[in-house]
Amino acid sequence: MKIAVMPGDGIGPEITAQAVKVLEALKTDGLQVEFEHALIGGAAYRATGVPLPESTVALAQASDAVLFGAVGDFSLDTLPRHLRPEQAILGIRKALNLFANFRPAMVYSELADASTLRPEVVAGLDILIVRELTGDIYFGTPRGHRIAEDGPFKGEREAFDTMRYAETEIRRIAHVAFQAARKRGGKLCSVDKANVLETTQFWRDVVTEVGKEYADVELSHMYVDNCAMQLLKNPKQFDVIVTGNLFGDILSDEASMLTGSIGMLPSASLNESNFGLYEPIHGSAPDIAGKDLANPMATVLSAAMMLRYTFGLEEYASRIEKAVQTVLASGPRTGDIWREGKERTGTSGMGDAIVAALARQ
Ligand SMILES: NC(=O)c1ccc[n+]([C@@H]2O[C@H](COP(=O)([O-])OP(=O)(O)OC[C@H]3O[C@@H](n4cnc5c(N)ncnc54)[C@H](O)[C@@H]3O)[C@@H](O)[C@H]2O)c1
Ligand SMILES: CC(C)[C@H](C(=O)O)[C@@H](O)C(=O)O
Ligand SMILES: [Mg+2]
Repeated sequence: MKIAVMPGDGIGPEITAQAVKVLEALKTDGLQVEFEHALIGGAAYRATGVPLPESTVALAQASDAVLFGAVGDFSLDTLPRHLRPEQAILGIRKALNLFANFRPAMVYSELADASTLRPEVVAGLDILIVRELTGDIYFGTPRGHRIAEDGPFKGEREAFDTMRYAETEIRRIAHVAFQAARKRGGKLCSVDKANVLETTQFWRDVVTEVGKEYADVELSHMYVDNCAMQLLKNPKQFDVIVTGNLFGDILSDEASMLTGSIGMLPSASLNESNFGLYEPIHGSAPDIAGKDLANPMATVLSAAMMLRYTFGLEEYASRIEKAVQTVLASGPRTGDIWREGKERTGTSGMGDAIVAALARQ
C-alpha cells in the first residue's frame, strides 16, 4: 500500500513524521506500507510558485491514501486568495471528491481532567461529527469583491460569498451520517440554521427525506447556535452530528476542547470509494512550529483511521489507538495535555513513546 505524505507547513512536518514513525514501526509486525512525500501549502508555494502543484494531486491519485499534516503560513496571508496555502487543502479535497469528513471527539479517561470543562461533563464522551467537506459557502459561486450597485451602501466596496448546496450533495452526506449512526448509538442530530438560511432549510428538508430510509436511526434537528451551546452544556447528549462545511469546521474545533486539546482530534476525509485523506483537525500552529512542542497524537490517530477506513486493517488501527491510550495513562505528555505528576516531552518524544508502547503490546 502506498501512502502519499503531505507534511505542509508549520508543525505539519513534525507531526506527520511521528505518524510515519508509528506506521514504520508496525512494518516489523507485517504492515505493508510505503511512503512518498509531496510538497503542499506554503511549502509548495515557496518551492514551485503554487500551493497545490499538479504533481501533488497526481501523487495522491496514484496512492492508496494520503497522510496530511497542515497548511497555513501567516506570512503568506497577503497573497491573492488562489495562491494562499489554505487553497491547497481545499483544492485537494475538491479534486479527490472527499465530501465526507469524519471528526470523532472521544475523551480518553486519562484526559477527562485535561478539558477546560468539569470532568463529569466530558468523561466517557464519544461523539462523531460528520462534516460535509466539498460544498457550502466554502465553494459556492459567485464570490468576490465589487462596488455595491444598490441598497443603503450603494457605491461602497463590498465583498460576498454564496452559500449553496445541491440536493445530491446533501443526500450523499446524509446517507453517510445515517449509516455511521446505525453502526454506533443509533442517534443522528442534523445541525443547521433553517430559521434564517434558505440553504439550510433545504438541508433540513433533504436530511428528513433521507431519514425515512433509516427508521432505526433516531433523527433530530438543532440550530447551530444552540448546538454550540449544547456541546458545552451537555455534550454526551450527542451520538452523531451531521452538518455542512462551515458549521462543521467551527463545531469540530469546539468539540476538540471537550477532549482536552485540539492536538487530540483526528479526521478522515473520504470519497464514495473510501479513498481517503487523513489529517488532524488542527492547523499549522505557527506559534509553536519548529519547537518540538506540538502534540502529534491527532496525526497518529488519523493514521489509525486510515488503516481502519481505507485499508480495513482494524487490528493495526486498534493497536495504535491502544498505544496512544497507554502513553496517556503512564507515559510522558506534550505541554497541551501535561499536568502535575506527568513527565513532560516533545513532539518527537511522544512519537517515540507511542512506538515503545506498540512494541510492548
Ligand atoms: N487543515 C489545515 O491544514 C488547517 C486547519 C486549521 C487551520 N489551518 C491554518 O493554520 C494556521 C494557524 O491557524 P490557527 O492558529 O487559527 O489554528 P491552529 O489549529 O493552527 O492553532 C490554534 C491553537 O491551537 C494550538 N495547536 C494546534 N495544534 C496543536 C497541536 N497539535 N499540539 C498543541 N497545540 C496545538 C496552536 O498552538 C494554537 O495556539 C492558519 O494559517 C490556518 O489557516 C490549517
Ligand atoms: C484551513 C482551512 C481551509 C480548513 C477548513 O476550514 O476546512 C481547516 O480549518 C480545517 O478544519 O480543516
Ligand atoms: Mg478548521
